[in-house]
Amino acid sequence: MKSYLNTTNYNHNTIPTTGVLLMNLGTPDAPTAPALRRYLAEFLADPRITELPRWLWWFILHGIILRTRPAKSAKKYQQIWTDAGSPLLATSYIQVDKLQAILAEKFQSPVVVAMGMRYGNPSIAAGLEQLRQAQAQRILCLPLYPQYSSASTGSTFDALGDALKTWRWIPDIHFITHYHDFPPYIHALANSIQTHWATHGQPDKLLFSFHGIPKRFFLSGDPYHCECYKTARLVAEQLGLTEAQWQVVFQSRFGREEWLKPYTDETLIHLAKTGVKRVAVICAGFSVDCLETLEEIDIENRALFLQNGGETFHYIPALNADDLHIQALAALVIKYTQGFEDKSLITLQNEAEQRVKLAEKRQS
Ligand SMILES: C=CC1=C(C)c2cc3[nH]c(cc4nc(cc5[nH]c(cc1n2)c(C)c5CCC(=O)O)C(CCC(=O)O)=C4C)c(C)c3C=C
Ligand SMILES: [Fe+2]
Ligand SMILES: [Fe+2]
Repeated sequence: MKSYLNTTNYNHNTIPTTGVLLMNLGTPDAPTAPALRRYLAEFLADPRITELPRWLWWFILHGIILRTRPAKSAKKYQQIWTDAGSPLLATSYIQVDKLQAILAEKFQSPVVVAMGMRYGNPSIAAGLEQLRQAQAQRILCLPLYPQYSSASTGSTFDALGDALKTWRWIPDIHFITHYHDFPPYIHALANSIQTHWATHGQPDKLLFSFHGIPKRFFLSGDPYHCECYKTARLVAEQLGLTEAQWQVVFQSRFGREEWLKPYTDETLIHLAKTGVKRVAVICAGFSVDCLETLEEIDIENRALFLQNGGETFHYIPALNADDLHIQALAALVIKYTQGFEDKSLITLQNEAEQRVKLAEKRQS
């Protein structure tokens, strides 16, 4: 017999609680080969990430990739690991706390913010469970991917659906698929760049580096490429940059097939070799700093630029838990929770009262 997660203690007379579930990619539990093997096995088994026939991919993943990659990746993670653990996770918790504080001030009714990671811990199911325990009957799901991709946002939706399959009472759910052009987000990015330049000076070229996806996904209709360009263009416009002063590039490719181009590493080498001396890189698609920004961009790609003739390389940090970023996320939450209605709950409450009255009538 199938059993579901029940809500037996629900009090109809309480003011409805709004749950906000922040979601991100996830990270290994430790910077070690065994932890990386567990994490990568879950991550790379996701059909949204690799679309090869399952049997073929299973042999490649378990027969080749998981034998070599965990140890190599663990070494990279060791370079960015902090006392608070993985930067991605540690910063995500700060985002949760700060967003909770702002929303508690702005909401008239109770609001609870939780975090769930697509791969690893805490899982999306664990984040949802926290909200279920808080009796949140309306949940806003916010994947922290400003630009939609099937591989990131789409996959997060799958995990959400899988977790909710086990619930008896499905709450009101809103899911934000993207916020790549949301003005407060664009403003936070532009402000972060300006603040950085006020201290470190303006570069010859600003690179907007986004995580890549296979070109095949783009040709199949994934809107990611277009949304990355729109984010970059809006920020560049706000900064008043000319076309020659900025460029969009794509990083973090995986495997042998072609990914979105131009590639970040190749572009940096080309720029250095053609006389561009000062560059700054911002990874506007990453809500928090992680392996792909701190190691790949700020360590590996910095070295490539400097080794090939470049003179100054600046990595502009992700928005992380900056005040303007959290304010932008709060504005998003407020925008998308306006549609929640109390009606269904009020109806239930009235219904319960009606049933009591009916029972009393029958007895008399
Ligand atoms: C086929 C492989 C991959 C696709 C497609 C992909 C898309 C994608 N990823 C992010 C965000 C992040 N990816 C991160 C790490 C990471 N990504 C891949 C592969 C694909 N990503 C791998 C194998 C890894 C693990 C690290 C490694 O072994 O190299 C991270 C960092 C996580 C951390 O712990 O710091 C993020 C964030 C997006 C947004 C995206 C599609 C748009
Ligand atoms: Fe990735
Ligand atoms: Fe990488």
